[in-house]
Amino acid sequence: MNGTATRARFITFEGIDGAGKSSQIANLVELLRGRGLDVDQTREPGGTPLGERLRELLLHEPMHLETEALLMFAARREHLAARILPALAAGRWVVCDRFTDATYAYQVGGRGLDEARFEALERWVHPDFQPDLTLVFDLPPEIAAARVAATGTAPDRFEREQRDFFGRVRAAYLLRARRDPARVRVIAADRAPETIRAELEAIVAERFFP
Ligand SMILES: Nc1ncnc2c1ncn2[C@@H]1O[C@H](COP(=O)(O)OP(=O)(O)O)[C@@H](O)[C@H]1O
Ligand SMILES: Cc1cn([C@H]2C[C@H](O)[C@@H](COP(=O)(O)OP(=O)(O)O)O2)c(=O)[nH]c1=O
Repeated sequence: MNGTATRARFITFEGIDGAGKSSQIANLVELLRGRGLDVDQTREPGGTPLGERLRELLLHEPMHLETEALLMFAARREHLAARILPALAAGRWVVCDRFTDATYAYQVGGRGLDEARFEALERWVHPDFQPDLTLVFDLPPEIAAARVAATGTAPDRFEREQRDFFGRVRAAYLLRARRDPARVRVIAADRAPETIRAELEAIVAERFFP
């Protein structure tokens, strides 16, 4: 089937910091564009001018955990309205580095935000909308931490968290995947980049270009 005949899809990447999402996102975008598809690559928090300003605050400014959750969803509301939904409506595929599963994993799992509050925000901001496919990059926190440390860049507010925090974030991602297996695929991220790339391509081909 010709890929351009398929409706535009929303694909998200998730995982703890250092899971290796960035280069695999680039691979997927290249793969989709190679099929002649129009692709918008974006990220959360961020993706819009306002969202990028909120990102700066979220990554560097200490705040209450509910403030953090509200700002994540505020940035997401703007991102959906200004970028994600218009792109999909215009037939552009959207590949996004993190979305609502990250709020579940980091704010609920990592920080202990009340799950009912999370659900209320999710229902408010996108009641009938979820990614078509979510790829969770799964690996032990100690391996991810070593990768982040090796980059030599200054850690942000999240990257400075301890291993037990990332253990909880990882467990929350896996729980979310178990609850919605049709949407969320877990990829073992402690393998060679080429192996991961091949699996990613197989998942996307099977799902969208059978
Ligand atoms: N499969 C892999 N094996 C080993 N190192 C990796 C792998 N994938 C990425 N890395 C390295 O780990 C670091 C973090 O990767 P990155 O893609 O930035 O993670 P993320 O975007 O998930 O935080 C980078 O230095 C990257 O080169
Ligand atoms: C979208 C989102 C991100 N985050 C956190 C996870 C990351 O630590 C951070 C930024 O994500 P990310 O862009 O993956 O960071 P980097 O480019 O440094 O790899 O924001 C949340 O805590 N909740 C959310 O809802």
